[in-house]
Amino acid sequence: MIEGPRLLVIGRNGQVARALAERAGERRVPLLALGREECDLAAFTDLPDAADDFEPTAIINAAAYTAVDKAEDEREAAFAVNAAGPGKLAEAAARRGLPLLHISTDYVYDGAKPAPYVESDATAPLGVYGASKLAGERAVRVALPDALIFRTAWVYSPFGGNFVKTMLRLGAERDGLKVVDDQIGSPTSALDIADALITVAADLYENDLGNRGGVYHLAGSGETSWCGFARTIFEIAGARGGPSIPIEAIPTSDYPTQAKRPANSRLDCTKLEKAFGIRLPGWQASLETVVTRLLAKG
Ligand SMILES: NC(=O)C1=CN([C@@H]2O[C@H](COP(=O)(O)OP(=O)(O)OC[C@H]3O[C@@H](n4cnc5c(N)ncnc54)[C@H](OP(=O)(O)O)[C@@H]3O)[C@@H](O)[C@H]2O)C=CC1
Ligand SMILES: Cc1cn([C@H]2C[C@H](O)[C@@H](COP(=O)(O)OP(=O)(O)O[C@H]3O[C@@H](C)C(=O)[C@@H](O)[C@H]3O)O2)c(=O)[nH]c1=O
Ligand SMILES: [Mg+2]
Repeated sequence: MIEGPRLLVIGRNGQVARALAERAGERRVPLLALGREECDLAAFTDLPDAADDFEPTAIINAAAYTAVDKAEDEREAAFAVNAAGPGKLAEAAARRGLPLLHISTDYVYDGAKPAPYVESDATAPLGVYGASKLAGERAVRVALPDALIFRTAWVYSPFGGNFVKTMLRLGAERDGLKVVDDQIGSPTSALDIADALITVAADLYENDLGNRGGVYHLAGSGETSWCGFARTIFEIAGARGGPSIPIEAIPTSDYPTQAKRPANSRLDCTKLEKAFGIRLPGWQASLETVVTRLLAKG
């Protein structure tokens, strides 16, 4: 067997799961992804035998209930997948002595801080999705105090559903769009998340975790608003023969949604850089890669 990290991924069709499969393939890192049929987080008791047969060196949880508005009406489902399931998964990892890399969100914060968030800032989720993800962080840490929890934000990719794909679709259908300009954050490519998580798993294979367990921010470098994000998507798309439509900046009050979202989602990622030497690229550079791929797919 080739020496090196071997990744067991919970989730198979989601953005981060598919990005992990692609990047691990390119980096020649063996990876086994478990879909909902083999591993339903909402009814988790233990990992299937296939997971143990694979002999992973680390587990990555890339599955979650991510429908932010729907979660307001489906509190139980959101908590089952995002909180109870990850807690049970962390117990399974602890029984096997395996590191767990778990993904969380900027929506654990209320967004009232007038500066980028650091990991030690107080959490205060505005909605059910954020509350369920925060409960998941806690359940994971109770079962496995050394777990690594990565709070990311505004995830997009060539895969699954995301804001970039929504904008390109609407751009082909409409003459213009209104997008909120008073929610700011850091768009993050799932491909960059995947690369970072694989690098962390490789680090843990080579080196002791030491005192590096805990919560980390993992988001694209730089910041923008959803409106700025949308405008940049269409600048890139337009320059490559794709759709380009004008975006009108609006306040959140003009775009009512079921769940409240944080006005400030900026995440200071210094802690990750110090502990693991990882810093994600500027969000515009990664966005170009993804928009270019999406336009090529048609
Ligand atoms: N998307 C975003 O903007 C952000 C995401 N995050 C976090 O990043 C992580 C990855 O998100 P992302 O890849 O975007 O999510 P996606 O919504 O793209 O994918 C989520 C995956 O979870 C799977 N899933 C849902 N319910 C269950 C279940 N009961 N058992 C097993 N699998 C299940 C889904 O399976 P199926 O395909 O069968 O439905 C899907 O493949 C999550 O932890 C999320 O909370 C954090 C910040 C921003
Ligand atoms: C489609 C659209 C959205 N918006 C606004 C609504 C919202 O405030 C913002 C983004 O829309 P979305 O539906 O993509 O937002 P949302 O699903 O809340 O995205 C979040 O998903 C979860 C899973 C996370 O963890 C977060 O980090 C974040 O990425 O843009 C407009 O203003 N105009 C539009 O035409
Ligand atoms: Mg969404």
